Amino acid sequence: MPATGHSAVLGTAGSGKTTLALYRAAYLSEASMPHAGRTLLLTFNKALVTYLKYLKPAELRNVQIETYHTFARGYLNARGKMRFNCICSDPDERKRYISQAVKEVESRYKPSKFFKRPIEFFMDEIQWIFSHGITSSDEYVKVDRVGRIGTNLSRKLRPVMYEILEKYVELRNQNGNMYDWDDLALHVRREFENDSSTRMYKHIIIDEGQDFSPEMIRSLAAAIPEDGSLSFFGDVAQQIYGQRMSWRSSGLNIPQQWLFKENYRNTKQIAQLGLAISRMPFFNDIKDLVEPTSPRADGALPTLAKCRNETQQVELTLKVARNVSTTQSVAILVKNREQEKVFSSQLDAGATRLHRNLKVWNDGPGIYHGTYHSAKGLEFDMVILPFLDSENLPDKDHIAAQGEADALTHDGRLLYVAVTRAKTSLILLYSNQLTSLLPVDGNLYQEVRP
Ligand SMILES: Nc1ncnc2c1ncn2[C@@H]1O[C@H](COP(=O)(O)OP(=O)(O)OP(=O)(O)O)[C@@H](O)[C@H]1O
Repeated sequence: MPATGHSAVLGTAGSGKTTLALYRAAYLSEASMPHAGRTLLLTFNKALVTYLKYLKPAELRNVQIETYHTFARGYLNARGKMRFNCICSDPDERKRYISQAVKEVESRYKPSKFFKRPIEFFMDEIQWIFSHGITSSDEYVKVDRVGRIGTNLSRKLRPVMYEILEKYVELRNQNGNMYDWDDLALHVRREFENDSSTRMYKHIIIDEGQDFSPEMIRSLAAAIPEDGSLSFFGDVAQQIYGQRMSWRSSGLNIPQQWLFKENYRNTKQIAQLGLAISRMPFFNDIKDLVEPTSPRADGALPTLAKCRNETQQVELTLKVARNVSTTQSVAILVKNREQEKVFSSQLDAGATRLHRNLKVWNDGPGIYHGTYHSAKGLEFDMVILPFLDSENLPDKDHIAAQGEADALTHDGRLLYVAVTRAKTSLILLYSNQLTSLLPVDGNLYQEVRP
């Protein structure tokens, strides 16, 4: 891969993207090379940063590893544009501002069903507009609004939606919140475009790039010097943040792209289940999906356990995890915090919770627990996924806000991420009816009734 310009690596799960991103950082920052320069390796979630720092050899002094948001805050701060507490980081607070904005704009119009949509709809739409770097009502009216599946917004209503966005920004600013997590990138890009000083990093590498919004990627393209490089590593099947944004709309100039098809992580049987999920109808039409070639390592079929009830699911999960964790790494992964608490309250202090404040990575045997989101980019010998019931997945609140098709696509990818974290063993549990996110093909599982 060239040491200047933009490059992209698209790969399937477990194909070595993170590993190669780290090697690339070593290569680009190597002092004896003509292209050498300070290198920034960015990813989306904090647990992965901790893991990457654990993998990073001490000699890589010229490589900085952090999340996009840490970088964005640091840069705006260096430019005098970041005050204490000026990011609206509390989702409830953001929700309140947006609810108020909807009400205020509604009062200017005749009664309309549009204003009665769930608040999540408005929150998502504002996120989408920011993520695409749209800064005017005209631009928003003209843009091709891809991504929303079930609940389309007509062009006629877009100026009203944009008014809500402007009102939200006004309310937020009045309270001293100049940014939220979604429009931070827009401000970073603008700042870089007006910044003629020498760039801090010559090379930027993005891992888990499918979750970076187009505007984040654009801001990073503006952050490197002309003789620098921007490398994108991603797997579109694992996109779990944002709303099916395409990194391609960030306008990177990619003369050549590399495809990683070899899966080095999962056994053949686990990879087959991952592949079967990615071939389900809700994965249709994903551009840039890289299908894996089957891995060589053989293992057991994933276990599909039909329990009597949730209590049995929890007991079995804990029992297996405790037994296996004496010699292997075991992750218990669930949909949300609430479900996570069911397990964290029963696990001892030796278990590692996967979350944003995880400071140290302890490799080796033990129990890890967290949400699907928190396990992004990580891997474990065994993964246990309880609560795979149809009333839990796809998520009922998501269906209410965004429609069933959208919920299936969203949660289908989450499950794909969770399944592909397992190196050798995978245990799936449910008690009533199995979620429609999993393929029904009996050859993919060994089914048990504990
Ligand atoms: N060329 C290789 N040969 C053998 N093993 C490899 C190779 N590249 C990566 N691996 C191993 O395969 C596993 C998956 O690698 P890695 O985490 O980099 O994949 P990834 O593409 O980032 O996965 P994901 O997107 O699913 O998080 C790791 O255990 C890594 O050490």
